[in-house]
Amino acid sequence: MDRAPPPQPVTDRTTEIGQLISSYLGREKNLEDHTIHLLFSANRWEHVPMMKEKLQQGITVVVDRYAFSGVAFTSAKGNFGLDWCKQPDVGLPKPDLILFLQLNPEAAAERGNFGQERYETSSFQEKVLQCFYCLMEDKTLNWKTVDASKSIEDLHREIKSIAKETMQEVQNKPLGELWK
Ligand SMILES: Nc1ncnc2c1ncn2[C@@H]1O[C@H](COP(=O)(O)OP(=O)(O)OP(=O)(O)O)[C@@H](O)[C@H]1O
Ligand SMILES: Cc1cn([C@H]2C[C@H](O)[C@@H](COP(=O)(O)O)O2)c(=O)[nH]c1=O
Ligand SMILES: [Mg+2]
Repeated sequence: MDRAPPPQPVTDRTTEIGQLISSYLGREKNLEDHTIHLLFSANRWEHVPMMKEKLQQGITVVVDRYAFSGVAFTSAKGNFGLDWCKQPDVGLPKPDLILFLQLNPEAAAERGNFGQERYETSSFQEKVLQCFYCLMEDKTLNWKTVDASKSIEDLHREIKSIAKETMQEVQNKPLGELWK
């Protein structure tokens, strides 16, 4: 049977740090820009022991967003350099594959729930997109872009195929550290 392991989310809004992040995104709380950046990173680090344990057990860890969103969203604010943004996440488990689901900000805005949270404006999303393009210039990372305007079923098929191929390629490769 073809049984995929459950995805392991990383912006976990259930921890104490995650709850602070969630109230910031929901505009119930204002936090200074450096502070929220560091909280997002802390929310990743608090999951590293669990991620490493799973990886050591041979389980594939699928993360919805990661340090790249951290860098792209903070640097899109305009007053932060990419290098400063990366520093708190240096040393996190390095992904074998980074799938970028590309959808233009106008099409994204038409999808469910868009506009309710902080950052969900088309103008800010456009700036975030440009920051993602800068991050994709780093050829030490395995970025792959998929067209997210396809149907959910077609996207699922494509992502599954790329993921399977990557899992084959990296099965004997040691775990790396991000941006080191
Ligand atoms: N390929 C697709 N085609 C059509 N609708 C989609 C597709 N993928 C997701 N959706 C719908 O778009 C909405 C938002 O999707 P999703 O929950 O994945 O985004 P999100 O995680 O909220 O976005 P973001 O991470 O950018 O904040 C949901 O209603 C979902 O069902
Ligand atoms: C990981 C991460 C995320 N963000 C932003 C990106 C989104 O606007 C939200 C998370 O929303 P999701 O629908 O739950 O994915 O937060 C960020 O600014 N910094 C980060 O590190
Ligand atoms: Mg999402």
